[in-house]
Amino acid sequence: MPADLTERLAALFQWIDPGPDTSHLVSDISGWWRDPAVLAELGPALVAPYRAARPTVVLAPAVTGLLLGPLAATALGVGFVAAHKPGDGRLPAGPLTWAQSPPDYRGRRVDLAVRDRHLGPDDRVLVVDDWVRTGAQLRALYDICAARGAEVLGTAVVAVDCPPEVTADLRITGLIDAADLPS
Ligand SMILES: O=P(O)(O)OC[C@H]1O[C@H](OP(=O)(O)OP(=O)(O)O)[C@H](O)[C@@H]1O
Repeated sequence: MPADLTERLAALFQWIDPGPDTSHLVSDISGWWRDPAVLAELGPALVAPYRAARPTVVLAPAVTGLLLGPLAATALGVGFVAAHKPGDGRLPAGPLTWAQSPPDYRGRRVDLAVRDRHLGPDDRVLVVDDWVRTGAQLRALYDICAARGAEVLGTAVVAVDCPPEVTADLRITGLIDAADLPS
């Protein structure tokens, strides 16, 4: 992890109290996008561990992945594929491959879908996301890649917040350990 970038990610992160109707704080990562130097460095930093493996495509889930994925893809000079969630009202038309996640960090089984024409057996896939807690949504993406015959090289996230066995199992790399974010 680049030490300077890691320090700035921590400095720009906040926990927000959403108000009296909610009992828990929510993470606010919007400072990462607002800082021009961090925004410019995120893509190259995310993909650095995977360059040698020559990914052919970056795959990332809605919603935050739709921001980070293209940053990573641009850094690699490859294309980007979105994984859609029907719950967001943006279900694409055309042939799709679906997978449902195990319960994620909110206990949700999330349905994810990828356009068939954008992922195939010749692809070496780098998955990108902002945060990993249980790895549930990543597992659904890996299932979609397997169904399409595509090879998953691993996942690059900004914040790693999952057990080490999940990190190892899903081949996850990160830019900051969530334990190093301000509490
Ligand atoms: O490790 P997991 O338990 O699977 O949780 C991590 C996922 O949850 C969050 O997405 P969310 O569905 O909240 O969507 P968002 O990008 O709109 O925040 C986050 O962006 C990851 O995609």
